[in-house]
Amino acid sequence: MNTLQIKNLSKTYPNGVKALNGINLEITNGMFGLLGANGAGKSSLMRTIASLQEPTFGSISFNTIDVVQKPEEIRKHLGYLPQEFGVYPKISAEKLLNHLAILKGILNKKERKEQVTALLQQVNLYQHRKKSVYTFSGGMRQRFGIAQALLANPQIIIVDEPTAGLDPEESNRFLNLLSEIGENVIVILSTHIVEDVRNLCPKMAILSNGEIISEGNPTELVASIEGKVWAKIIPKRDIDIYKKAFDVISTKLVSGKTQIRVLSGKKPEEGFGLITPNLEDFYFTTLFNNQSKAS
Ligand SMILES: Nc1ncnc2c1ncn2[C@@H]1O[C@H](COP(=O)(O)OP(=O)(O)OP(=O)(O)O)[C@@H](O)[C@H]1O
Repeated sequence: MNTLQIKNLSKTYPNGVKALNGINLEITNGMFGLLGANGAGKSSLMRTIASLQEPTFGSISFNTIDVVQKPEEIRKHLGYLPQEFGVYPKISAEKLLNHLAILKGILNKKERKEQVTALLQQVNLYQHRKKSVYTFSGGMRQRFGIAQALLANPQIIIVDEPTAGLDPEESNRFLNLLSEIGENVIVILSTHIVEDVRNLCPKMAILSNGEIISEGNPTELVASIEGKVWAKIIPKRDIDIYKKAFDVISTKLVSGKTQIRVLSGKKPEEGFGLITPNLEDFYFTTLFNNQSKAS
């Protein structure tokens, strides 16, 4: 069993932005979902765990390795798929993966060839191996990204917003691949897509303004707001009135009509129906409670 232990982690950038503020987390094998809005600090946390930047304060250990003191040690065990891969050179997918395998330290030619072939097959790109990655679709690029992250059998894999920009089919295929991998290693999936976490992750945390504001098993977290979420279709112009009167956690269009969801221990007023909450309701409830606490 692998264990990643994060203690009191903070990161302030040179321009004064405090991106992480006292993060404590313990993550073991399996898929861990890190949910947060744009700017919450997800990439900052991923990059710090991946030893691409140093924290301002706090510690990270992976099994017995001190990640901050010995970044080269964690890199031997790490697979990382960043949000932006940057520019791809104009060489074939197979050659590029082979090159990345050398950089990862797989120096034996036969072993390297076997791994590159097996990974291209695993991510379903073997038939496209002679094509340049820059000609690939978004989904194919992400699958290539996972192949490179899996080189040298990593024990901890970090994927930062991997499904952004993918169509539903590509996204599905990518996430299935990820869940197959996630059984015997740590996989940290950072995303703002609640659905992805609900479908894949037995453990999750919500990050907001650089702080963990909730953590646990998605099903148990959702159960904690059971019986407290009410929905009503209202005229769009009345949204502000309802926001003043009730704890409105979300507003969305359902078949072209405005539906509000309200957090309440009892029926807020006539016309509200109790609904079975989902992870999105829990996410919005947590953000709502956190904002109310702050203001
Ligand atoms: N290198 C940097 N220098 C200065 N500020 C930064 C840097 N990287 C991120 N930030 C700031 O830190 C905060 C957290 O950003 P971060 O990219 O970690 O969030 P995120 O949750 O990954 O968001 P997104 O999904 O938009 O990438 C933001 O206010 C961002 O502007």
